[in-house]
Amino acid sequence: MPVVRMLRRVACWMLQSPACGCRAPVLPSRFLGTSPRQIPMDANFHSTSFLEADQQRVLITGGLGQLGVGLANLLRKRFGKDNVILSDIRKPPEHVFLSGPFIYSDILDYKNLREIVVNNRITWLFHYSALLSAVGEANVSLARAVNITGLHNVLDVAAEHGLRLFVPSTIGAFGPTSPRNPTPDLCIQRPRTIYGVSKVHAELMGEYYYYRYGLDFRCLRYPGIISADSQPGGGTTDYAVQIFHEAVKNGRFECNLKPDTRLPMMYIDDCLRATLEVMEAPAESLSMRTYNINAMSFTPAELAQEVLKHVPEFQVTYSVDPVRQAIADSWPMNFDDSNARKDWGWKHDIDLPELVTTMLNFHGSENRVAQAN
Ligand SMILES: NC(=O)C1=CN([C@@H]2O[C@H](COP(=O)(O)OP(=O)(O)OC[C@H]3O[C@@H](n4cnc5c(N)ncnc54)[C@H](O)[C@@H]3O)[C@@H](O)[C@H]2O)C=CC1
Ligand SMILES: CC(=O)[C@H](N)C(=O)O
Repeated sequence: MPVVRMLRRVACWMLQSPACGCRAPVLPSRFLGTSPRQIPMDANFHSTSFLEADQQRVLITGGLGQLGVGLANLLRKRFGKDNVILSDIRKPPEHVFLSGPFIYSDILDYKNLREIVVNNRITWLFHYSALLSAVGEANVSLARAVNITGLHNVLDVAAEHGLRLFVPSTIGAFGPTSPRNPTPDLCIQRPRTIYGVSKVHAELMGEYYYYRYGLDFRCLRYPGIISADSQPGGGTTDYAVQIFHEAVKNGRFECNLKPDTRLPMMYIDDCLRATLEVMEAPAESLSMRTYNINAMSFTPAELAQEVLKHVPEFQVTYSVDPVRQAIADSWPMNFDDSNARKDWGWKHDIDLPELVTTMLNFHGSENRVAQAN
């Protein structure tokens, strides 16, 4: 076919696709390279039997942070302990090391990543490595490398080996010019942190690889995640985890955001369940490849008020961190996740009152054990 005619046809296909619709790759596969680094896609992926295809082999990158160990626990219940490999560049604590396969993986090392995927016959990859919003501002060049170059490596490996790839995005992918109350899936995204910029880049690159190479890319924009048995990694929403620990241990908490700073939040169990649900959703149910998910929205003052119902002597003071405050003031206050609810049946379980009782019960019993020892 003459080049001009072929280009005209390609342009037509691209224009036909709806702005957010992602039902099928836009370009017919005969026009496409098999992978961005021109390495043939893993042939075995196409010839796996039904049983094998159902038995996923999972890799989690950046798995020793706030969310990765919980995700591994959930996925190991679903796919079996030995089929879920946690990886990170840090040394795992003993209980994590003993709980299932762990491997060193630096996502900046492309060959190492490829070796792990090949040697372990990985089929699903959850890419959790990142520098979060506050630490990212403190170390922009590292955040740029980990969050952007690392993502490129992961996308290429996933495309080459036919993996299903999950990359989390965040409320931080929006900025001061986005509608903030509520923030829909599709709107202006001009974040002003390196973290946010890298996450918008991840959303767009993942969707581009979906259209261009047929990569099965799935992405959820998480709100601030609150967990009891893991520490946050240097974000703007960290206060909502630390407050519980301090309430039980000291009866007081110094908050680094203003009392009226409203942000979307979610309990970790809901977040991880959503992650597994979107990965298991039939492709035809996904009208988009990047979805907002939400559970609740509150301010530090509202959270403190709820804690006070259980810890009557609890005192909160405010010492505002200008970097975190500026970030929070540019982020969504309420998150519109109606598309996730409509397309693949997303539904959160935990609202603010249950969140507070769950967190206080965990820290209360942990404290009692510590005092008894
Ligand atoms: N925790 C939250 O509230 C939210 C998290 N997310 C996203 O979820 C994902 C997981 O978040 P968290 O567990 O909270 O993050 P975290 O900051 O607690 O953990 C990130 C992990 O990445 C690892 N890492 C850093 N450089 C690496 C490298 N070169 N190679 C491999 N690993 C490396 C770190 O050692 C760390 O264990 C991130 O992508 C984050 O952006 C999104 C929204 C909210
Ligand atoms: C909401 C996030 O992405 C993270 N917790 C952060 O505050 O940076």
